[in-house]
Amino acid sequence: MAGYKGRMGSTAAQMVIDNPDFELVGVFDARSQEQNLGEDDRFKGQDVPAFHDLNLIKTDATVWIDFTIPTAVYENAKFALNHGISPVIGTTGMTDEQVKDLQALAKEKKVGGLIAPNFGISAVLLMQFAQQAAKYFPDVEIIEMHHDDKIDSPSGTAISTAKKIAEVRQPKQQGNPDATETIPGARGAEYEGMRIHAVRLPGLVAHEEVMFGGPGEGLTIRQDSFDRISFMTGVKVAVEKVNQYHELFVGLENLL
Ligand SMILES: NC(=O)C1=CN([C@@H]2O[C@H](COP(=O)(O)OP(=O)(O)OC[C@H]3O[C@@H](n4cnc5c(N)ncnc54)[C@H](O)[C@@H]3O)[C@@H](O)[C@H]2O)C=CC1
Ligand SMILES: O=C(O)C1=N[C@H](C(=O)O)C[C@H](O)C1
Repeated sequence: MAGYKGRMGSTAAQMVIDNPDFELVGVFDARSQEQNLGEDDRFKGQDVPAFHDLNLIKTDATVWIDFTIPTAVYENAKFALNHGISPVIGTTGMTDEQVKDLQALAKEKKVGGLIAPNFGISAVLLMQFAQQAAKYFPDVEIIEMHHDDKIDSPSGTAISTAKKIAEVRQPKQQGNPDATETIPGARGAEYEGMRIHAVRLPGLVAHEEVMFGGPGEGLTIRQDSFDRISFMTGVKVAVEKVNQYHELFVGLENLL
C-alpha cells in the first residue's frame, strides 16, 4: 500500500486489513519514518513492515495499491511492474505518455494492472452515461468539485470524462467564437473544444457534474462521493481480479 499516511491510502489500508481474503504485507509512504504500520496511531496492533524509501522496499506482495502524488506514481508503478507486482493505481495526474510507457512495460513483463482515475461506481457510470448523451448533445461543460487539499486539477475523472466524450462527440466550436475573457481563465480549461471547471472548497470530497445543452433543453448528470469509502468497492474488485491479466488497463470498467 503506497501512500498509506494519506486520506485514500489509510482508507485502503484499512479495507485490506478488514478483508479476510487479503493480507497487508507492506506499507510505503515518503512522509513516514516508521518501521512498522503499528507505530501509526490509527493502526495500533498491526504488525506490517513500513517503508519510506522506494529503493529500500523488500516485499513479496502480489498487488501494489497506489494512492500517492502525481510526481511519485510513475516511478512507483515502474517499480511494481519491474518486480512482478500488479499495480492498482488510483493516483491521478500521470501524462498520457507515462501511461503508455507503463502499458508497454506491463506487456513486456506480462504483469496485469489497473490505472483507475476513479474507483467509485457512481463516477464510472457517470462517465458512461455522459458518453452516451454526448452523441446527441455535443454542447457540454464538465464541472468537477473537490476538497481544497487536492493537488492536481482538473481531476483525473474530469479528464477521463472529457476523453470518453471526445471519442463520440462531433467536434464543434462551443459558444460564441468572438467571446473574450475579461478575467483570463473565466471559461475554464479547454479540452478538444469542451470546457472543464475545477472547484475547490472545504467540506467537499469528490463530485462531478456534466452539463449538456441543446435547443430549448438541458441535461445534467451528477455523481457524488460523500465519503472515501465510496472508492473501496472498486479497489477491492481490482485487487481481486488484476492478477488474472497480463496487461495494464485504464478504467475500472475494464474489470467490472
Ligand atoms: N482513483 C480514485 O478513485 C481516487 C484517486 N485519488 C487520488 O489519489 C491520490 C491521493 O489522494 P489523497 O489520499 O487525497 O492524497 P493525500 O495527500 O492525503 O495522500 C498522499 C500520500 O502520498 C504520500 N506520498 C507523497 N509522495 C510520496 C512518494 N514519493 N512515495 C510514496 N508516498 C508518497 C504522502 O506523504 C501522502 O501520505 C491523488 O492523486 C488523488 O487524486 C483520490 C481519491 C479517489
Ligand atoms: O483527489 C481526490 O480526492 C480525487 N481524485 C480523483 C480524481 O482526480 O479524479 C478521483 C476522485 O475524484 C477523488
